[in-house]
Amino acid sequence: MAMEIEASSKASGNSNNNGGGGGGGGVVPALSPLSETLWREKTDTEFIGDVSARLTWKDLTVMVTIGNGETQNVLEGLTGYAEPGTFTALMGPSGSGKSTLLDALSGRLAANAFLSGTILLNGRKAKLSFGTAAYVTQDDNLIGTLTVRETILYSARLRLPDKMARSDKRALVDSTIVAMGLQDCADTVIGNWHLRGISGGEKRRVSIALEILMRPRLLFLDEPTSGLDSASAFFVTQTLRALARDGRTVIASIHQPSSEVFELFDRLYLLSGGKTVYFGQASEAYEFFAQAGFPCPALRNPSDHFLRCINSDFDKVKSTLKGSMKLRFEGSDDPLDKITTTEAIRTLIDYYRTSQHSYAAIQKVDEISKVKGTVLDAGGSQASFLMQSYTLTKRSFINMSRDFGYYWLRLVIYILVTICIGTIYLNVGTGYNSILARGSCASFVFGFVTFMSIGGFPSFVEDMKVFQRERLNGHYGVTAFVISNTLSAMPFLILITFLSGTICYFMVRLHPGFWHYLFFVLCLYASVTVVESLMMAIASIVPNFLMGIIIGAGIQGIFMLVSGYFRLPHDIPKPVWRYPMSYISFHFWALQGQYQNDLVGLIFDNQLPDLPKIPGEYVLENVFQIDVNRSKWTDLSVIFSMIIIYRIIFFIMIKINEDVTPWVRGYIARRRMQQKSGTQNTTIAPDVLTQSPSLRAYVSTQRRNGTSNS
Ligand SMILES: Nc1ncnc2c1ncn2[C@@H]1O[C@H](COP(=O)(O)OP(=O)(O)OP(=O)(O)O)[C@@H](O)[C@H]1O
Repeated sequence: MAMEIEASSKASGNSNNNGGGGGGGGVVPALSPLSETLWREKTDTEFIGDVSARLTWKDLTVMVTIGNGETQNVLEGLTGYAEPGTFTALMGPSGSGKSTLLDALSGRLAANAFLSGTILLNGRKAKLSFGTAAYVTQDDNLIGTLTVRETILYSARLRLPDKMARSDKRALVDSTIVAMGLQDCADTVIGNWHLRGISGGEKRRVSIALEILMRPRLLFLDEPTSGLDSASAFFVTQTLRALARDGRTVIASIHQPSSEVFELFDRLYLLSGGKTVYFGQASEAYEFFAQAGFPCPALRNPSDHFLRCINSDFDKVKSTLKGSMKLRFEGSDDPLDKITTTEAIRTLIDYYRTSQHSYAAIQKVDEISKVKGTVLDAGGSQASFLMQSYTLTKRSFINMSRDFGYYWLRLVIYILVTICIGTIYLNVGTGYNSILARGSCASFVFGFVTFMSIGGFPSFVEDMKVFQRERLNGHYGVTAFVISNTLSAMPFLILITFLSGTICYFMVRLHPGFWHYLFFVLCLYASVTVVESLMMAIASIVPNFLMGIIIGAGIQGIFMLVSGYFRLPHDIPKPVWRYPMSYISFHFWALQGQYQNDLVGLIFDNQLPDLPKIPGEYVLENVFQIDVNRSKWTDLSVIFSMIIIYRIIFFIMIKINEDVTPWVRGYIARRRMQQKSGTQNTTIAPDVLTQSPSLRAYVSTQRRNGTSNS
């Protein structure tokens, strides 16, 4: 199957004919006309010779620091290469270092990991930072409410150049859908907790489709077949092989392949305990094991046999066996049952080191390294900032409108709760008792009703997961995300707060007049948006929905306490609680504003009919201790500025997580290591690679946190 697909003949015609960039207009070897246009737009580089990705790694060692400066070699002296047109499979038992090797090759090592050795892309030390090569992670972080076609289309709009015609983008998306065999489910939604969607295998293929959209020359995949049934795994692997056949370099870690899947591998890299057990043609591995003294028994799947030979956990299993089970092992003809797996691994590693396969690999690595080719930056985005922000806003708006749990459910609950408030405080009036009733009503609305907005946190955490994946692959920046999230949520928040605010205002009969009404609903809108922004800031620090909700609830509980209702403003203890806490609390500003909005100009009955009436201004100053010299509109603008402040905090926290945290972790790890060894360490941080946040570290944190709410 020819996998390099053109958007349309028009697009290819354009690109091919006027490809008069640096390369002199000729067709670049191994690049289709469409890819060439994309690259030329982006890189502004001279295309010299072949631009396919030839990746080599020599004496690659990765050391990690654990705990108090102890170090551990996760990979040791690995040498290998990956060529265009081939599909290289990394195999090995759990913990053998497959993902670490992928991370090292793609420049995504964790901050506490140090690398030595040489990694060259087309003979050059490539700076593989955000999105240079496409990387498909184990987790499918997709937006559940979008269809397959929409998912890929939005991704295309986020990354393809603005200049490219919409029809061309659409055609490119369609061709990618065909390439990944997703035609049958193209218009089916991905699925989430309440929407039945596509299967696990299809989700995997969508994740891969998103990464091949920009036609990368180099593709890394971390366990693309895990969790799939044998048919889906076969289909995914076959697609990867077809992508490779089209001139791409594909490297994937594969867990436990079936024999059909194994047959699709071109090269096999077998790892055990971070060392090479075998690197060579996948088809020759069978013979290699036989020559090393571990022939594959009849009726055993070769890949199972290889993994059986190099998985030292089998020793632990064997030692737990008793009685007849143990006898059965000892009586068998399999050489593996006679010796421990640890011994087998040692034999295989030694055998490989002196084998023809190892010499051939070293020779080939030297040969490839000498050829200097063009290094193309594969991932990233070529769309303008405006286009990214517009596309993200639209995508996010569609997601919010289709996900019942995002805002619709909240709208229903808000209306129900405000009807309850309305009936309890119905026509509150201006009697003596209504003074306190108005106070408690405002306190409840701006305390509890706004508090309910933390219910949107789980949906937001899901959004964050998609953001992290796209961000790490260089699809767009943090600013575009913050802007889009703010804009897309705005209509929903306006709808919720204006509807429920109106119900409450008219049922309770708060201070009559359009401006009083407007102030009340605007204040409610601003307060709910502050809660959303606060929760966003929390999500950037704690991406776990349960912990996030608990922390958010705790913070709001404290804010409520110092709002000036539960304890009057002048009575709040001054250190800490009054200054600064009450001024940080948005509840405080909301109540200050709303009390003025409601009471100024009203005249209340006194306790006894013959006593003089009480003016609202008197109540404000002497009962609620409100600062009447400050305009209620000033109070409102403070709440609006809090929205901006929290969004800025959110932005800064993401930046800190991306840039500062890995640097600090790396620094601490290095210091500890130096203190432990007492000398300058010989293993150096990579100068060939930029240490960028590890996708795997992110994914595993997500998994550990169990953030999914689906
Ligand atoms: N940044 C790190 N800090 C500490 N230990 C690490 C780090 N990265 C990897 N390791 C350790 O290195 C070993 C290899 O991990 P790696 O995830 O690469 O293995 P794997 O073969 O991909 O395993 P699996 O198939 O289970 O995903 C593991 O024991 C892991 O705990």
